[in-house]
Order: sequence, then C-alpha cells, then structure tokens
Amino acid sequence: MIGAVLAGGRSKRFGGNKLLYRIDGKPLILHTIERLESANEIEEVVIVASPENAEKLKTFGYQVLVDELLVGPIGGIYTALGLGDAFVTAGDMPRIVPEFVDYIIKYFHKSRKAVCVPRWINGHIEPLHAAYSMGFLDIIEEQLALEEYMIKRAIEKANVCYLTIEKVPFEWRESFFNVNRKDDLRKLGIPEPLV
Ligand SMILES: Nc1nc2c(ncn2[C@@H]2O[C@H](COP(=O)(O)OP(=O)(O)OP(=O)(O)O)[C@@H](O)[C@H]2O)c(=O)[nH]1
Ligand SMILES: [Mg+2]
Repeated sequence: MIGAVLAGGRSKRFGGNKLLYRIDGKPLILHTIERLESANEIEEVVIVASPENAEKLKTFGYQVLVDELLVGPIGGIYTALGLGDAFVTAGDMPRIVPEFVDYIIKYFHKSRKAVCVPRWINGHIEPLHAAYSMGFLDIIEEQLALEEYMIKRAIEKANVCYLTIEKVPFEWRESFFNVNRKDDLRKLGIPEPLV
C-alpha cells in the first residue's frame, strides 16, 4: 500500500515550517517518513504538499503530489487517493510504530471497508493514522461540494472499520505523537529552542 504523508499545513502553532525543523540533524518529516516506510505493508511513500512546500520537499527524493485544494487534511487525503488506496499520516509524527501501521493495513484489507481508523473508547478517532480506499473518494467529493471540510464528518458517512486503541499494545500509542508547538520537542528529549 502507498504511505501518504501530509505536508500542506502552515505550522502556525509551531512558527516556521515544522516539517523542515531538524531533530538530531534530520528534518522532522524525514523522521516520519523513515518510520512509515519501515512498515512491511508500505510499498512506497509519497508526500502530499502545498504548492509552496513542494519544491523543497522534492529534494528529499520521494514522489511529491501537490495539493491544490488546501482545505486541510481532507484535501490531502483526496489528493493521495488519486494514486490508489493509501495509509495516511501527518508529516509531524516522528514516533510512528511500524507494527501498528501493518496491523491497521492488514485489518483494512480483511475488512474491505472504505476506511480503517483507530478510535479511543471515548469516541475520538485518529484520522491521520488510518487506511483509506479509493472508494472513499466519492464521499470526500460530496463533502467538498457541501464545503464541509472536517475529515471526521466524512468518515462518519463512510463504511468504516474502527480499531479500538485501548485493545492494542499500549506502546503503540506513541505512534500518534505529533509536533504542534515548539514545546512538544521537549517530549522528544530535545530542549526547546531559546528563540
Ligand atoms: N496536504 C495537506 N496537508 C495539510 C493541510 N493542512 C494540514 N496539513 C498537514 O496535516 C498534518 C496535521 O496538521 P496540523 O498538525 O494542524 O499542522 P499544521 O496545519 O501545519 O499546523 P497549524 O498551522 O499549527 O495547525 C500536518 O502534517 C500538516 O502539514 C492541507 O490543507 N493539505
Ligand atoms: Mg492545522
């Protein structure tokens, strides 16, 4: 399956382009990609970028798709599904657990549902760590026509398989860790920059 890494955001909370921020000398997005591509079920990683980020991201050697919609993750998922079924993640997830990715993809193939998404017992879902089929494109198109851009709403309309997070190994939860603010770097054991 394709692994699609979303990279069309504006890093407003972080300030600057968080995906290019170097952690141990390597841009954040490359930490994410390397974790994702080490999952056995991932055949190829593609980056779904905003037009302004595309050129720089191409230098990393992965296929870059340009998201022309820029209406949030739903537009990135839409762009990725143009290539085929995809496991979609955010670009700011440097702690992805490859075994968890494989688990979700296998469950997705077995279930034959449009989407397979992890869900907490409280009902919260993790749509940027989920498997999507091309069959989901119709629903996204409907939502775009309605100007409804919340991916959560699109998923609610689909034939979905939910994976209860509390039922899989506790360590897999680390997979959802994502960098939103400079302060989050501390959780990676990196001192927050002084400036
Ligand atoms: N392709 C694409 N990716 C997006 C879009 N909006 C957000 N993303 C990506 O989705 C992931 C999760 O989004 P956020 O954590 O909100 O990142 P962000 O939007 O850059 O950050 P904020 O501006 O602070 O919200 C990140 O990897 C973003 O780059 C979009 O419109 N298109
Ligand atoms: Mg955002």
